[in-house]
Amino acid sequence: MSLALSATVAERDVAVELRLGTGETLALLGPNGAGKSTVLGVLAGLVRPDAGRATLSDETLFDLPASWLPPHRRGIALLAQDALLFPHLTVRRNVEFAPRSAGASRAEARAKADEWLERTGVGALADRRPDELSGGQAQRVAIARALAAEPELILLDEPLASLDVSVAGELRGTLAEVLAGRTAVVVTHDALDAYLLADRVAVLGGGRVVEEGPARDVLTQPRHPFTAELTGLSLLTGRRTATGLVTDDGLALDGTPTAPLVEGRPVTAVVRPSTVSVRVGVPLPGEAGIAATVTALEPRDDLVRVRTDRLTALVPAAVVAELRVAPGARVTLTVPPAEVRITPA
Ligand SMILES: Nc1ncnc2c1ncn2[C@@H]1O[C@H](COP(=O)(O)OP(=O)(O)OP(=O)(O)O)[C@@H](O)[C@H]1O
Repeated sequence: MSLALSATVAERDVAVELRLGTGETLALLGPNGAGKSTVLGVLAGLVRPDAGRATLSDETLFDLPASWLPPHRRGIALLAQDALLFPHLTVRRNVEFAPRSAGASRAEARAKADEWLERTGVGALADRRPDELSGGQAQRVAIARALAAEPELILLDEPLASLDVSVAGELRGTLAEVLAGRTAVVVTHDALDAYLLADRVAVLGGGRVVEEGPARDVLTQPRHPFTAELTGLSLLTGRRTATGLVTDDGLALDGTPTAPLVEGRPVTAVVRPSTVSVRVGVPLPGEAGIAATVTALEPRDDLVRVRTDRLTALVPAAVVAELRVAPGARVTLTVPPAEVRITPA
């Protein structure tokens, strides 16, 4: 389902144009107040623009002032930051709700609900009520409910924002699986989400699209300062090994693949700087650390971005002061294998 949107919401100073191909996922990035939620609201039919037009495949969602499809007739599912499950219904009934509303029989709706609960990893929780679920489990159920409606377009508003890091990491993997091949728009503040979930990235600033393109290009060669700030991700390229990857110049790093990848295949490791720790000196014999040389120190509030010829680390300023690292210093970097995401190159 290809999507084309052009909309102006004058009161919020938002004026955007976006396009998305069939089966593609678009990540919408941008600082607070940039207009991301407004764009989702316009697509979902919850915010009426002053002017504009949107089409989803050959369906016109709106063409103002003449036409405006109400939310329930758009074939669009919106997944909010909080799961917003019906509290009085079991998990299974929550998920059955969408196919039932679309006219499916009870048996069909149940089969569909069970299938989606399995795919999102919460099949065993079908008979529980929402208040018996953790935040991550509830969000999985919400994803199952959104997808059981078989939407032509799925909108996700910071789906991982309210979860703690380890739960968010697991759910990110599930989302990557279920969004593959689906037309989706994901609002996120997190470059890693954009990198792992999206085919394309649009960066919003002040209600306008300031940068747009294939995710890899936008994230690795950012042109707008906000994108650069946001995407301080470190990337290493190399070949898949049994436990991680090895770079062309022989650095071996353990990591976690985002999908099964055969050994020897060209891969990229994506590392978030906040997960990298730094110590002065070269690795000790048998130590799994990475030998690196500091190339720059960039203070940011009470943190310092320690750039090296290998990975970038984001560490508290007090730690840098204690380590007394300076450009040219030889350091050892360590990063937990779970934080080294290995993706196809
Ligand atoms: N209900 C509303 N009525 C009027 N103005 C609004 C409303 N909601 C948001 N705005 C304004 O519209 C602009 C865009 O806000 P929006 O919520 O779309 O940004 P966002 O990028 O989603 O931000 P955040 O990351 O903080 O959620 C902001 O100037 C905001 O103050």
